[in-house]
Amino acid sequence: MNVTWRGIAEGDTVRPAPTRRRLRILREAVTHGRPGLLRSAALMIVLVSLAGAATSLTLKGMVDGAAEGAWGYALTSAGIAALAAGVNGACLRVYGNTHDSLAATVGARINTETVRITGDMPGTDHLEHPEYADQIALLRKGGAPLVRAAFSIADLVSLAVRVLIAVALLAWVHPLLAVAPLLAVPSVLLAGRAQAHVERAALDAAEHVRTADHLHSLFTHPTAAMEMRVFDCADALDRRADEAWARAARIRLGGAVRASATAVAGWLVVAAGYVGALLLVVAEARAGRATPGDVLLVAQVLVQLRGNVSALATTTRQVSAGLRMADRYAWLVDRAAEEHARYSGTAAVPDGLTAGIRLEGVRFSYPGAARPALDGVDLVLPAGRTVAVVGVNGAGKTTLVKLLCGFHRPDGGRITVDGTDLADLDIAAWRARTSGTFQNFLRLETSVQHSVGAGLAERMDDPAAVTAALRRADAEALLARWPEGLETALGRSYREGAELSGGQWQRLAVARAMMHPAPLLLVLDEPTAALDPVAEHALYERYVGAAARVRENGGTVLLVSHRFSSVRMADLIIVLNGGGVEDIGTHDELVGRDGSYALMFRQQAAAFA
Ligand SMILES: Nc1ncnc2c1ncn2[C@@H]1O[C@H](COP(=O)(O)OP(=O)(O)OP(=O)(O)O)[C@@H](O)[C@H]1O
Repeated sequence: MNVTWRGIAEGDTVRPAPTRRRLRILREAVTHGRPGLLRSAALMIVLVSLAGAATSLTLKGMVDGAAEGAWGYALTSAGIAALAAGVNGACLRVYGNTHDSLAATVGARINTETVRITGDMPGTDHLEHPEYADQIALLRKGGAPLVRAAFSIADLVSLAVRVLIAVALLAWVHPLLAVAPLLAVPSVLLAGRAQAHVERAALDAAEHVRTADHLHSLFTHPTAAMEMRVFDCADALDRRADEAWARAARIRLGGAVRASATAVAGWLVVAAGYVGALLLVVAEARAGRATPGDVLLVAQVLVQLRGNVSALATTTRQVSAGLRMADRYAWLVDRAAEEHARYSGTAAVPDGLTAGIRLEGVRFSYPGAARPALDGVDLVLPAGRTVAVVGVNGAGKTTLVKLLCGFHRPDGGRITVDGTDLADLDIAAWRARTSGTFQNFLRLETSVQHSVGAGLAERMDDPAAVTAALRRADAEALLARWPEGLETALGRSYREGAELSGGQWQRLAVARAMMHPAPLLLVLDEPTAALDPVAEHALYERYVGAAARVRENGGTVLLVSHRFSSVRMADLIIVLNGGGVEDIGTHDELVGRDGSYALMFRQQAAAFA
């Protein structure tokens, strides 16, 4: 199957799903909430239709009764009209409450579902796409439009009943009046078109909204607050955020203007029909062929009809917005299925490695990037060794790590694990045998027990396993500071949460990586970048020592670092440059060759001397 995330960057975005699928998504989303609520809403809206028709008829009876002096008839009609109006109001209230309650339930569920589908995808390609981020942001708020659409479909049925009753009443007064409702058709068709303009504009504006949101969020972020004050750049950033908002607002206004122009065209046709029908009934009354009650009836039915047509336009717009949300959901489900298909390998992962991990002509580009991040990489990570990867910023070190973990698939070439293509391995089984800490490590704000224990789900609640992992990461001393020990809550999410320094968070991240008893690949991507250099060398030795279990099993410990004093202890050092392998060897071999490694090593050694 093709790599479709790349397609998205080229404009392959949400397309209309087949009608049956759209309706199924809509039904499942809404009825999953509370099916009884939807049924009661449908009943309410039918009662509203009947009460509306009863009001029109009884008002005619009241006027005609009064004109003819039949006061009993007129009063009875007035009483029934008041009762019908009461029923109408009460049913509308119940209907509104039902809608709001369902929207809240379904909204929460769609949000959870969207996040879950996204999180379950084995790779991370999708997270590199702004287009994906835009669609997901819309989908997470998709519950309300889906519920509105479902209610609107029920409304459409009730509106159809109301329009039929109106047609019958109008035809009763004069057959020609029966065609008046037809003039509403263009308005309904154009309402769907108007909604499409609004949605297109929302999507086009999404990037600017994201920029503005990001910049404004910095104003309340404690880390950003420091730099913003030091650089006194708050005003400049605020201006940029305002410009982004203004651009988004201009795009949305353009969409609203186009939508309004489209809707007004439809309404002009409706207005012409309304005026024509009124002129006709007045002419009939003047000729003595219609009563004053008939004039009132037609005027009132036309007003109701106009309301119904307006409701029809709104309803159509809401149905089309809901169906587009269903399309978006279908798109996400399909993309997730494709993503799972790309990771459908079933080959077993060996218990231990003998040959190691080999890269053959591996090429990889990020979406939209001008040049590959890795290009024609050939190398072997021998079984049971510690391998270090060095290189200048942007050389491709982290990208190499991501490919080895299977977050992305190579665009060309292949990675083999003891001879089996990584793409053919069962990805869940491979993940179960990989562990690591990454450059942008996770600050998991929960208890220490769970923040560290998350490194191995089956031992997450095991205090002994977490304590051992903390020891391997040299993070045990942290525990002594917290009276509640492993139960200490971490981070600002908690009122009493312990706040940690960057280095302390990083030690916990390393401890999380050390939870795994025997990974085949242990990645330590700049595991000491946030730690003090004095402690660093000793820590490296400790981490690598703690990973002895990995090497015994034929696994590879992969260190990514800019610190050459630490790197030198690795069995093998890979020097990356510009996405390719520049050199490979032991520390002594590389220094002996006097290439860029030797130069970087000497420069750093002199700086720390
Ligand atoms: N998500 C991304 N989208 C687009 N390009 C990216 C992305 N991540 C990295 N790149 C680009 O890929 C190249 C390699 O990046 P990578 O992060 O692998 O380098 P690195 O050697 O780990 O750098 P550093 O030492 O700064 O961490 C760089 O040119 C970078 O700009």
